[in-house]
Amino acid sequence: MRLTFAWPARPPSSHHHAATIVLMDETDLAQLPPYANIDFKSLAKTDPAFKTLWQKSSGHLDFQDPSTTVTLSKAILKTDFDLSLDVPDDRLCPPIPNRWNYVSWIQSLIDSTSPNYTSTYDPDRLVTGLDIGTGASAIYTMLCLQTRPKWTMCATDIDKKSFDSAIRNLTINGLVTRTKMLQTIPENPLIPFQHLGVGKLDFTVCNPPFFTSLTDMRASLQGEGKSAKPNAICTGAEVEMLCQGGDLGFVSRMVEESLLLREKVTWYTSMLGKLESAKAIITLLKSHGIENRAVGVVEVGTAATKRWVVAWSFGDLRPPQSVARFERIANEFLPFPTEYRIELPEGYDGDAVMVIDRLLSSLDLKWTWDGERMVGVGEAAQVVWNRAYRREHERKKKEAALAGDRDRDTQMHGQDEMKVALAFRVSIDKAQRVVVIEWLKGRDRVIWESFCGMLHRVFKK
Ligand SMILES: C[S@@+](CC[C@H](N)C(=O)[O-])C[C@H]1O[C@@H](n2cnc3c(N)ncnc32)[C@H](O)[C@@H]1O
Repeated sequence: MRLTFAWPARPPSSHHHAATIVLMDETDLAQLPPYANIDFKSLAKTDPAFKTLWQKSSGHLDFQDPSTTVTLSKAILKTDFDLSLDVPDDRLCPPIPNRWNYVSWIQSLIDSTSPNYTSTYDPDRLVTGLDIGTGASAIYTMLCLQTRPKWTMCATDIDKKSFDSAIRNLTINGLVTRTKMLQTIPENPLIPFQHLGVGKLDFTVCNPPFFTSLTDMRASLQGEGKSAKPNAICTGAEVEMLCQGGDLGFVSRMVEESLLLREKVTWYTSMLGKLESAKAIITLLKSHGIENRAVGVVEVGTAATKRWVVAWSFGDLRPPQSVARFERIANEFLPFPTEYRIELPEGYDGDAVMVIDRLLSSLDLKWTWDGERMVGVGEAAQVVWNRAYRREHERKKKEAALAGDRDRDTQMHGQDEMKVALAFRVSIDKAQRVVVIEWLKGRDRVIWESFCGMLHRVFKK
């Protein structure tokens, strides 16, 4: 039922054409692309309840009627994810495309920051997430678990009615055994490690209450300050929609907690209702010196409501630019680029592949090159490409050779326990005449920039 795809970075799966008629296999489900649109006509062909609604509406769905959202969400969940949904009338019924697009973004973030630098989905990787404020639908938990068989989740909520309903949804979908549920209280930490009984988390996912007061909420729902009125009715209860400080207050609390928890969570993420709130969170992160960040946007269709996602990490694995940087926001809010492209100069007739492989093999770093795919990955313990270091390295190599002492290999890459200051990927696109360098790991931006500069100079010559 997907018409087009928002991010061409991920190849469209066969699901693109077959979702509404063929049951998906595991691999398809694990890597569904985000929604760009909803194909109502196709959906009407596969879901009888939605078909009735669609026919009655003569192609103009009435989103002010709560039953429309419920029927649509149930139909999409069933058709695309083989999931059932049952939420009480007085609790939020989540729009699925928007929720899926956030989960899909998290998948890209997790997949692209794997400790073995694979940058693709690894079906064997064990991943644990925390869904903060899971709501009556447990929607994020369900989408994560249903699409990634090796993932497990923790899910919290303070509202008893939502909490019970979340358990019901997980149970009817056979996902409850892969979830640790915790009914919490507002005074507890948002990331309540003590009560969860887990040692580490790979990510958090959160759609916080957006508003500070009923007045604030009503104004926003009536479209104040927006060019168009929101086209869907909101069925949320006050506990779901309101909290002190709204989304900004909620996520600021997450930031404060993360300053103490640090690497106990690899990626802290949350949705934010307004760009202004996202910017305020980024400013807060910057003020604490947290510069391993990512910003995403969640939008479905051009006219629909936009939401922002901010992620941050105290770890040193760097997400690719396609995930980390949503270029349509001002430069000051974007994380530092993790990709550097070297256009081969006009008239360059050298063999870039050979030049790079030879150069990087000569340096004191770990370097593996896949000649067929023209991609290599390297790890360095420090700046090993400046003249002084190279000279010293050459001298030690000669000395070792003279002494004939093979065991006393002075090269860093002979040591297994090397502390990695920089990991990078270099790929060559011969057709486009470009060398692409990606920053995969490391805290020190100066080392990264120095490495890019060194390779750039090689080709400028
Ligand atoms: C906007 S709703 C989101 C529900 C669901 N995740 C979704 O996206 O549809 C926010 C949820 O956060 C819960 N909540 C509010 N404060 C919380 C807290 N301190 N800890 C955990 N959950 C909380 C609310 O009860 C509500 O279910």
